[in-house]
Amino acid sequence: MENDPDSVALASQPLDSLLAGVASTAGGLSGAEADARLTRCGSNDLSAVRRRPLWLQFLDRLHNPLLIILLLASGFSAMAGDFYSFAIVVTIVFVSVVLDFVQEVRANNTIEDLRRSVALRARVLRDGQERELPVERLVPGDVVQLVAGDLVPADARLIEARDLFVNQALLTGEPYPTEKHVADLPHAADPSEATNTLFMGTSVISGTGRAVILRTGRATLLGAMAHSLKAPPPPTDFEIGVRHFGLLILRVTVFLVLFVLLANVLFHRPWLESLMFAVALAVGLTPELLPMVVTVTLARGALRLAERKVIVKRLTALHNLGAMDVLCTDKTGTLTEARIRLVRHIDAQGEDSDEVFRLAWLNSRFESGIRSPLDDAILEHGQPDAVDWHKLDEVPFDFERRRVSVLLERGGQHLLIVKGAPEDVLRLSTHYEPGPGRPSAFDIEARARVRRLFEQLGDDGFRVLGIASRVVGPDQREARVTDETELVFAGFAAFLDPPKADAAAAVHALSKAGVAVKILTGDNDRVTRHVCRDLGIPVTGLISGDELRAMSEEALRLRLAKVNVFCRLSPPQKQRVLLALKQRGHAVGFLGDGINDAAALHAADVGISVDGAADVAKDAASLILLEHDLSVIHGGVLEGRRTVENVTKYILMGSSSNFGNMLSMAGAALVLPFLPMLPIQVLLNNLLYDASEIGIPFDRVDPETIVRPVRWNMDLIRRFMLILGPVSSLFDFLTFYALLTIFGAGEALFQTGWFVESLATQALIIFVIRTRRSPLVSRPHPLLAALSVGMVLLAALIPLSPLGPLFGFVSLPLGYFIFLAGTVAAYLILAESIKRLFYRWYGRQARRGAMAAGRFPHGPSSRRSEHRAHDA
Ligand SMILES: Nc1ncnc2c1ncn2[C@@H]1O[C@H](COP(=O)(O)OP(=O)(O)OP(=O)(O)O)[C@@H](O)[C@H]1O
Ligand SMILES: [Mg+2]
Repeated sequence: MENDPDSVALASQPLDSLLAGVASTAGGLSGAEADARLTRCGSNDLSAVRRRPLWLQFLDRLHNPLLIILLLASGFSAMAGDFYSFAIVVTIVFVSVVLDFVQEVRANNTIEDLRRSVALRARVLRDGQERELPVERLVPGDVVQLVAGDLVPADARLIEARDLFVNQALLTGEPYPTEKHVADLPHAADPSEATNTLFMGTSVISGTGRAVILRTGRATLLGAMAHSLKAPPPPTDFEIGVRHFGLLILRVTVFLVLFVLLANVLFHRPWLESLMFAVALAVGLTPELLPMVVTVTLARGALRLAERKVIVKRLTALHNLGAMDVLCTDKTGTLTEARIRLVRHIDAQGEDSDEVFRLAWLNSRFESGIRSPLDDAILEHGQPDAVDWHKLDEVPFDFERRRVSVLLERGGQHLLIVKGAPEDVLRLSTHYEPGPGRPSAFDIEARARVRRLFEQLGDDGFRVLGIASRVVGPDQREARVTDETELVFAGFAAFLDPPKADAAAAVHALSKAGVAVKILTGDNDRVTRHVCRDLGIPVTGLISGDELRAMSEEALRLRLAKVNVFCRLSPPQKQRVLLALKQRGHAVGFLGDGINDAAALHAADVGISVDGAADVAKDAASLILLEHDLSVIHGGVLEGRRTVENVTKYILMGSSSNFGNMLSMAGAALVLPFLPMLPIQVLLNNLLYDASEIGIPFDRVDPETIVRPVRWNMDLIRRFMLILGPVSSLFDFLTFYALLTIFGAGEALFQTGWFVESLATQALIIFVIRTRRSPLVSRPHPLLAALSVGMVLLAALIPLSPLGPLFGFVSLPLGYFIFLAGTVAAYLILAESIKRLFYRWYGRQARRGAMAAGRFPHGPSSRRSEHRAHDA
């Protein structure tokens, strides 16, 4: 019965028979047995389309229709006697596929290793001992230990539970936590009735539990629903851009191939050779290296980030990081040290009070929710005289109520102790204690006095919790939210959390880099203002959760630009602010570590969390910081921008010079009495060109291009291609003319001459395209420079080498090389001048467009600018 799909049926069977069914006990499995099961059942991972073996992945590459046509066509020509060119075609195809494949596999392995280093872990009983293992390695029969903050790692039946509350919204849509018990429920029919069963992907809100795993991976309920639930995130600007680019090239390719074929048929040329020529052109045009270049560039960025202690879980996050212009962050741990100390415990009169500490301590001691640093601070403060209390029940903490209650018993007395956000605790209190044991009713004046006390504490920078209690009847053994009323107010616990020394510098660096930092916190305005003052961050506007609730979307959107502090936000409100920012056309990052941050992390363009965060937060994030530190994000932002810049270089290269070249070839095929290049020469040309570009992911980026957020800019690429493409064709035609008239070239000389010229212009133009500066000032990465120059030299040498005749090359006259040097130099100089004019013109265009849209863009992407235009 291991891993059969009807997960809900688990709830209705007796526990003993379930344990027998997975051949396990409450003590768990042995390591050896677990390993055997892992091989049998597969890893506990929803995406587990089991990794295909490498050789199959390699064959996938050959699945490209162009390659197939090419191989078939050259197969035919081999039958017609041209065995050489068949062998050459096969070799070239093989070499280029291997080149591509090896790099991409290596890049993917890097990424996979990084991802694994921050994988979620579960506490599992193996060989009778508790171990921490990656959740992917869990198998049916494993016994896991769960505490608040954990994600349930697989479908499991409870063996033990204490005040265990689970959020199952993902599966059932119920927003409120469900309590789970150990029980046999013969009639449970759906997940919301299955209160003895835990389901993968749900999260533990409070309490603890121990459970035996019954289903893993795709066999879980979530696995069965996975297609509908885990819909892939919407594509980023970057992905859309890359896809558009692919489509654009595809269209051009189809057109070109048909055109060349038609022309050749009209001119009664040999059809097989024409077909091969056309397909070789198509191969040359397709940006077959694009996926590889994107992956390798991203992987390289991810590696460099890992050196800075930032792990990239989802690669697309990297270019979103480069585009990010607003970063929202929580307060604790980011702006403050998260080294919280309890400093004062005072009663309603403002006097130090041991009773207040005793109540706070009891509440913290017995509450079983996610470990909060506030509770830790209370428990570390000392040990009050508070023996003999037993816990009866708890109303767990949640971020909407912002408080937690425990129901305790001592010597027949039942006491409910409430601790939480002071405003609310105060509101729920009807009495206070002017002296020990003498509760008196709150009048307006007393209430106002206590309020002022609390506000003063906030102004002094204290984080404050309100403490209250209520004696309940001796027969009440359960606590409910409705019991949190008519409380006797005890006093305040006041905490200090020192601001982080380097946070101010980090915020400053980010805003200098064009990333506005906004604070989204669940804490109150006074404390938050105080932190901002300490750090020297000016508060330009503040909205509280209560104001936000009353605010329309429009009103919010209008105020977003100015407001940089949002406080007393509930988790859905954090998400709302984030979505509103996205609507305004911003690329938004969110940094947070609590379960209260998970929704916002999901909604963000870049969700950032820390290694020690709650599982749900970590799971929702696409970047994980190994150190909770704002300053590493600045480095990450620059890395993301660098990545987008380098991919753009590759695309600019492919779409302008390469495109121009292929155009020239098609044109030449029309007017010449022979093919301008033999199909195998086209392929070789393409291979060398590809090899010259391998260095692009490693290339340096001019510092001025990454001082602002970099957005994917398809518009720029398209215009650049339309302008620079024809320029390269111009020089091609000049070469044709020279070859035919000055050098009196026949077929072989023409093809050889053009082969060298074509590669030289295509490969060397990288020095112009890779920078907006002068190529003499901006230095390329040595690898890129060496490969580009090296491939051109190789192209010039091949015709002279023994390989030359195999490809149908002849040796070139010295005069041609002199002509070539002049032509290439002229091309580069002209291209450089046009580039400068282009960027100057384009910069003006962009500024004008931005002015019309009412806002200065960091890099105009047509789609986003439209958004802005609508907003304005
Ligand atoms: N352990 C606790 N017991 C009682 N109340 C709590 C506890 N933890 C938090 N609260 C209340 O809930 C509020 C919101 O929690 P918290 O400040 O952790 O939110 P947050 O959005 O994560 O804040 P931050 O931005 O500082 O990380 C707190 O201001 C406090 O009033
Ligand atoms: Mg927090």
